[in-house]
Amino acid sequence: MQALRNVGFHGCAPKRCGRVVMDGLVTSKEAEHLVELVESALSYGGSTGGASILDLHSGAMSKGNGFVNIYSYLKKKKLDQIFTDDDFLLYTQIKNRIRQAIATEFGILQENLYLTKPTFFSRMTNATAKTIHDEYWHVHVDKETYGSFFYTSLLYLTNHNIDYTGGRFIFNDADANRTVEPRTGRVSFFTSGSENPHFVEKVTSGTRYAVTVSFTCDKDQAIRDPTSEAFQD
Ligand SMILES: O=C(O)CCC(=O)C(=O)O
Ligand SMILES: [Fe+2]
Repeated sequence: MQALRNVGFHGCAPKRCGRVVMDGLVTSKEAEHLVELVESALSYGGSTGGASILDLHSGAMSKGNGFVNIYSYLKKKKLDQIFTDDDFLLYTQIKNRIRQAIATEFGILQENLYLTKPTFFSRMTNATAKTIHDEYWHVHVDKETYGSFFYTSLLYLTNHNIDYTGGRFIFNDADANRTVEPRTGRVSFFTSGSENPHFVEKVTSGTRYAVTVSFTCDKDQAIRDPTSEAFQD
């Protein structure tokens, strides 16, 4: 593991390698609430192809073959904003639980872990890809793809083999592929460097919902928790 890349970020380098899968951090009810939130947003957009995202922080939401800002989109259409303070609060509470779990598992201080961008909801289906953004099945390293990530966490909102088929998460190790089976409320987290290349298997039927919640040790890359201020001027 390349823990050394975290040198300079005191108290944030992992004390040990690890990939952790946890059940019980997030309840099914909370996961359902988040599915409703993302579904209500994507009812105003959604990708034409198989992968849609919603980023509560930047407002970025897939629409057609591109992206819009959901906050300004709703405002322009003179529609009510759809997220409540409770939605934002739930998101932040869950983020804090995951951050605590990462800190404990990797032997670091949670004060040194900051939410970073992008952090987003995803919806994946077997619709034919229309743009590169729909192609979620490519092997990648999050730190290379997203820059600021030190720790990646994934919260699954629906169940593999119940709500959809395919769509498992796969670590692409040199000697073998290692699989995480998405289940409602399950959280998986790992360091974001080249020790953890991964991809999502193609969804073959149904709809897969997940949230990518990313953390950095670099205070300069920290983002604030999303609030309803996002849709005020
Ligand atoms: O949804 C998943 O299981 C993985 C998503 C992913 O690899 C990412 O957002 O970088
Ligand atoms: Fe990833």
